Amino acid sequence: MITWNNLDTLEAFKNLSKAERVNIAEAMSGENGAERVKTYSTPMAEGLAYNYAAKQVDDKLLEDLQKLADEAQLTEKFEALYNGEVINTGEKRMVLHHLTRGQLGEAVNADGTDKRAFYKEQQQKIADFANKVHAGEITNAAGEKFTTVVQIGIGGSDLGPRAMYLALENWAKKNDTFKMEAKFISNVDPDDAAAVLYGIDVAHSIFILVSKSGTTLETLTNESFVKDALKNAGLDASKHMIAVTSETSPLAKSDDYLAAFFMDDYIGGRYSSTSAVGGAVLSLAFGPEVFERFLNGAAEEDRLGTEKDIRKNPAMLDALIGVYERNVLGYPSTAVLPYSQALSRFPAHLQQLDMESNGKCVNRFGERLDYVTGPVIFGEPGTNGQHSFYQLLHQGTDIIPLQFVGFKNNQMNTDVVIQGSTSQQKLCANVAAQIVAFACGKKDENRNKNFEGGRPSSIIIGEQLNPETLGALLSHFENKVMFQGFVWNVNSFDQEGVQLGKVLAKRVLAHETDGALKVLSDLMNI
Ligand SMILES: O=P(O)(O)OC[C@H]1O[C@H](O)[C@H](O)[C@@H](O)[C@@H]1O
Repeated sequence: MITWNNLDTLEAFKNLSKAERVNIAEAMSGENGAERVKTYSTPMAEGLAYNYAAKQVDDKLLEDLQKLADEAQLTEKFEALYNGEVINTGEKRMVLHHLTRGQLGEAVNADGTDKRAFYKEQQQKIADFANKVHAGEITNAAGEKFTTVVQIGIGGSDLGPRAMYLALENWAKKNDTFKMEAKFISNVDPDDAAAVLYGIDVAHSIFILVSKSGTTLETLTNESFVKDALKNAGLDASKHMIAVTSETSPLAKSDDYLAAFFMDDYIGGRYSSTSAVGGAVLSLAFGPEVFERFLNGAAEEDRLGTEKDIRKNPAMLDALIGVYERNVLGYPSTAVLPYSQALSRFPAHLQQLDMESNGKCVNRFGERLDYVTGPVIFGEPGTNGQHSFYQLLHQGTDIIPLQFVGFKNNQMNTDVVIQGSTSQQKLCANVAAQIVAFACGKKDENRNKNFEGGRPSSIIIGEQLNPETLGALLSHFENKVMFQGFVWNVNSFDQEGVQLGKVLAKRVLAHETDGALKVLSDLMNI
């Protein structure tokens, strides 16, 4: 029997608040530190590992976190979710993104079909379509092959797929699976669409219109923008466009598209990278086999999410440490710092995933919460971030927990030895150095040069960023956010907070404004 309780009513949380604080600077120094780095590590899927040695935890605190996980019924709630319970209470929907990559529990039936079979069917249809495009069986009107794919979408219909594409682009080139270049148009700023259209050969481009709802203003505007460009080039837009949407959306039955592929209301936009939303662009860009490998990595990581023991469940452990940092230690934000250029847009994707899911001040029953929930997420790839905002991370007045991601090997296998070390070694040396610098600090008489240390971090380490490890990484964060939502007792699967701005913008465009909105509209020349 599952009960949904606020965090501050749980006995385990009250105990956690009383727990003695761990001094990371001490814990990470000398032999103790060496031992912690070896033991405070939990295997993830696909050879990844979640290392939390530099977090403010010890064995006693881990026991307390386990009690919190048990009392909050985290694995039971996950089980209810993947078995098809209506977890998204705000929108009265099931939450089924895990089914796009595997079957963790019972069959889930809805809309007269088995949902795992439905997602597989869509994946297969996309695979068949992509194979035909690659083989030149589906071509432009002149019978020539498409060379470029352009995704038109915003929010979850852009950020995840774009981050995943960039993560695998160079890997695919190196491994001879690169099929088509992908571009993305998201912003309603006309310069976004114009710049993409300017840089491509439209006659050999296929456009994927991605919108779950089929009603998003930015996406529909950009669709018209692209159709105009195709028309101006003397091309038939319907021969250059496919759609990814839900079967109930206005786009689903349109003749304007060469083909349509479907997801459904049980997959939130920010959780849709493993559905047709990510599947179409990634299968066209890299081939369906690469997309399948990405799904397998996510499925393997999902299975670890069912473990009750937090030391065997990296997403749950990461989630609980995050809750401790937020609700007991009072840290306001979290930086995501991938030491991998290919993950350049991964922090932007996690921003939506985390902040749109858990940026809530009412619980799943609509009651005001008396504790803080989701942190502010930001990040940049290292080492670039080091030369930018790390000053504040090292010596600022706020303590900001850090989530590093690093790989032992690069993707391109191209490297140079400069001053006795390769660039990859320099990259890896920097992430190791940062973890210790943040944790241990450095005493200096000159206060300006003093590093207090005590700044917590964790790192996910892997051999190489490839389709499987990327899938595992994505699943880790999706499940972390889900577990935190369970602990905070919020509904992580709706996003009412984005509606008000949309309504007011419509009013501005219809010139139905007064007061401050009217003056602002005039100032912006609308
Ligand atoms: O895929 P769509 O229905 O076009 O939605 C695109 C995005 O817009 C909305 O405003 C939400 O904030 C996002 O969660 C969603 O991913």
